[in-house]
Amino acid sequence: MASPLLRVENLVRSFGGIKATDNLSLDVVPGELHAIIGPNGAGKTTLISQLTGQLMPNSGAIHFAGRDVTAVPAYQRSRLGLARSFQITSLLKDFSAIDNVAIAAQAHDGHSFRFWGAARKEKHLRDAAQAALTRVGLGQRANVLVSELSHGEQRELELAVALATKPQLLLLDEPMAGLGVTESARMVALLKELRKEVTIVLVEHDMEAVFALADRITVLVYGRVIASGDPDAIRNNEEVKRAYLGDQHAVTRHG
Ligand SMILES: Nc1ncnc2c1ncn2[C@@H]1O[C@H](COP(=O)(O)OP(=O)(O)OP(=O)(O)O)[C@@H](O)[C@H]1O
Repeated sequence: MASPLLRVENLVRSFGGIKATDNLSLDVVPGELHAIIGPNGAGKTTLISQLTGQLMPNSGAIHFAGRDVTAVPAYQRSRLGLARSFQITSLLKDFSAIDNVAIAAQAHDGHSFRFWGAARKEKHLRDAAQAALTRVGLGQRANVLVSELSHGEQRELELAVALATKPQLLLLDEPMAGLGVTESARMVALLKELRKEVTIVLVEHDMEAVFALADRITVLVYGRVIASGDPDAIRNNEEVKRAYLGDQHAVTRHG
C-alpha cells in the first residue's frame, strides 16, 4: 500500500465529559475515496474539524503529506493542499457563482477577502474559477447569482470553491444533505469523476452513495473506530451491522 497522504494517530478531543474523538487512528492513502460513517454524534464532524485545523485535539497527531500538521493553523493546512468543502452558508449569496470561486482562489493565493475586487479582474483567477465550475458541471452557470442557483447547484458550487484551492485532499462533510433523488445521483456521478483526480475523505449519511463511491470505509461509534475496510468487509461486519447499518436496504442494494 502507498504511504498515507493523511495519517491520524491516537487523536483525542473531549467536550466536557464527552470524548467526541476517542483515541482515533486512521490512514488515507493517495487516490482513495475514504468514507467515514457512523450514527449521529459518533464524532464525524469533530474529526473533520480537527483535520482542517478548525478544532485542536487534546492529544494525538495528524500527519499530512509527510508533515506533522497537528499544530498548524487552518489557513496554512489549506495552503498545503487540504481543503474542506465550504458549507452553503459560507457562499456569498449576492455574488455570482464565478465570483465565489474566484474569491476562494484569491484567498488561497494569500490575499485577504477585503480585496475581492481583484478577483473580478484578474484573468488567472477568472480562468481558474471557470475551470473549477466546468469540472462540477456549472460551466454554463458562471454568471448566475448564488441566490438564484438551485440547492443542488449550490452544493456543486461548494465543491468548485474547494477545488479552486487545488487540494491534494478534499474533505467533504455530507455533500448529499438536503438533495433530492435526481440531485443526489448527479452528485454521486460528479464525485465519481472527481475521485479520479483528488483523494477524498467523505462523511456521509446516505449509505447508497457511500457504498457506490468508497474504496474504504471507516465506521465511528462514540468517537472510536469500530471497523475499517473495503465496502464488502464493512457490509458484512457483524459489529457494524449491530451498531449502525442494521438492515438498511441501501447497503445490500449496492452489492
Ligand atoms: N462544540 C461542541 N460542544 C460540546 N459538545 C460537542 C461540540 N461539538 C460536538 N460535540 C459533541 O461531540 C459528539 C460528536 O459530535 P459530532 O457532531 O462530531 O458527531 P457527528 O458524527 O458529526 O454527528 P452527526 O452525524 O449528527 O453530524 C456529540 O456527542 C456532540 O454532542
